[in-house]
Amino acid sequence: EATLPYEPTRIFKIIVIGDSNVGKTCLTFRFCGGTFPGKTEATIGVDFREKTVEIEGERIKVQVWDTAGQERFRKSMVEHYYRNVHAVVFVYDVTKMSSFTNLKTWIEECNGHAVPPLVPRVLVGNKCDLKDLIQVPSSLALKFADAHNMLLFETSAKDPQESQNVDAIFMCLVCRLKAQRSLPCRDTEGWPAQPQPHSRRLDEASGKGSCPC
Ligand SMILES: Nc1nc2c(ncn2[C@@H]2O[C@H](COP(=O)(O)OP(=O)(O)OP(=O)(O)O)[C@@H](O)[C@H]2O)c(=O)[nH]1
Ligand SMILES: [Mg+2]
Repeated sequence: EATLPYEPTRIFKIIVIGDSNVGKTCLTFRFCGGTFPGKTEATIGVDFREKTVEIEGERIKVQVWDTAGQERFRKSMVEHYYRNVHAVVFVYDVTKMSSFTNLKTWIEECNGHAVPPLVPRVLVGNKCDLKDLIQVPSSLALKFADAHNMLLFETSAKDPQESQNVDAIFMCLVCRLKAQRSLPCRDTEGWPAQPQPHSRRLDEASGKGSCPC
């Protein structure tokens, strides 16, 4: 199928959700800008970042919604976050157990906004560079991810060596969305009807440049 020169670029809206301070802004910055921001302030409402990626000859605009973790900075925006969302990234901090146990609240909020089951979701444990401070064991996170049918990524927005792993989070979702949406007449039943991938952990050795799904 020939690509027309002026074919519009598709846009996928991906929201990043989780407690304040887990590193949502840093992760989205790493993916869209390629660097770790020196200093961040708590996000108010939402910050938009975007990156155009090319997959199998198609240019896709990934619109990342970096949402606020603090209740007071997000309450007026929540409806906007979930409207027409294509994929959801849930983030916790591997050095803070409460950010992991709160995931169930974030998942409930997402479910409460009627996000269709075909909308892919992934789980991200961030700040893995703080090796001596880890509170959330991988085994526990993996169990949780499995129970919720999500892939698990453990990564660091800070460590440059982990940047491919950060990219893999978003590229994995784009690959899934692209596959889902290229199947005609499957949009309403495609995702749940597909075989569900097993949750697994991506380490530095895997997922290089290719679709990790
Ligand atoms: N060591 C380490 N620190 C990180 C990492 N990611 C983020 N941080 C730090 O964690 C703090 C919070 O990061 P943010 O990205 O602003 O957190 P957030 O989730 O966007 O917070 P809200 O906007 O309030 O919801 C900052 O001091 C970051 O420098 C990481 O991978 N490793
Ligand atoms: Mg933020």
